[in-house]
Amino acid sequence: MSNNKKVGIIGAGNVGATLAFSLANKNICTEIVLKDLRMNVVEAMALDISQAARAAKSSTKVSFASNTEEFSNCDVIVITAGIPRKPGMSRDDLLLTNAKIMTSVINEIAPFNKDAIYMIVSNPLDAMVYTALKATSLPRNKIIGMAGVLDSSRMAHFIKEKLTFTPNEIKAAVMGGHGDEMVPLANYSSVDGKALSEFLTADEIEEIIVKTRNGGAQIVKLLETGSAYYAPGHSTALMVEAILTDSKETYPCAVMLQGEYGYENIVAGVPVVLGKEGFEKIVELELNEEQKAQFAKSIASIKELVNIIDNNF
Ligand SMILES: NC(=O)C1=CN([C@@H]2O[C@H](COP(=O)(O)OP(=O)(O)OC[C@H]3O[C@@H](n4cnc5c(N)ncnc54)[C@H](O)[C@@H]3O)[C@@H](O)[C@H]2O)C=CC1
Ligand SMILES: O=C([O-])CC(=O)C(=O)O
Repeated sequence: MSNNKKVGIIGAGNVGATLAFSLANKNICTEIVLKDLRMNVVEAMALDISQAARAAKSSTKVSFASNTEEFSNCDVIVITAGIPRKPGMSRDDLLLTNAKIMTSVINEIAPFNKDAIYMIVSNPLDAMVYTALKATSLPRNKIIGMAGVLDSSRMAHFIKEKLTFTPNEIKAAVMGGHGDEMVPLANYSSVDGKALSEFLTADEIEEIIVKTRNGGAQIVKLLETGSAYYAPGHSTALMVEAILTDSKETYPCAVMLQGEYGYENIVAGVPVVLGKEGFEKIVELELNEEQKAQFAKSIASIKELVNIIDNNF
């Protein structure tokens, strides 16, 4: 691949390394550079993932940065640096620790990466996107959070558990914050182009919604030491690919709303068109009264976190 596209990943832990592995095997960028506080680990990841790429006949070079100058001129930067939750914690419990990390990493690297699009993964996701925007004052199209793609994949998985259709025939849609109040949209989800209600009872649809909302916590409880990373890493890779290839695909992403859906100055998950400029358009779906109320509840819980950020950063 000689398109001269460079992707930077800060935080080469579980999600960052999985993302690097997924991206490197796609052969869609010239270089991936990893940055982490754990220097031996990041060097090992760069070697191991480079070797995996060669096995996949991908020519993407995977390196690591030992200083900030080496982490420069990236087209896309993904930030996964931060702590994951453990059983018994909510994503919101990570707020102050991860906001401190987010502010310091983005302030450090932004001057070296003036044209980059930033993708935020660290939790609590919507508040971390807000923190990154606040720290940099970059235009809102350049800072995007990953969560809706993951939440929709989980919903598609739970639909697939109940029906024998192929993944290509299942469409799942989730919007709102990446928290307990996320808003799975049954009426924008479908199977073989038909409404879910043609194949599933109302109770079964409700069960899928509850499982989707609880999808992250389910894995945290089983893992005991951290949170999910294969689906998050791969979901992030899809979004990076859409930006690198200027695909103009629509994905649910956490972005700053400025009037869309009736909200101002708050970050939440909504469908957006992704391309080389980051998010290029927000798609405004028609919501029914119940969905509007659920979205309002989700926004209210994000607002509480944002107020804490505004009082501390
Ligand atoms: N948005 C989403 O849907 C998802 C978000 N997450 C979040 O992503 C974050 C990362 O999760 P994991 O990769 O599982 O955690 P992890 O602990 O495996 O990796 C985090 C990495 O960040 C590094 N790090 C911490 N501070 C840093 C700094 N200042 N500079 C460079 N590197 C730094 C650590 O050394 C570690 O390698 C967590 O906050 C987690 O909650 C995880 C899954 C899904
Ligand atoms: O559950 C967590 O803490 C990690 C995450 O956001 C997810 O897997 O959805």
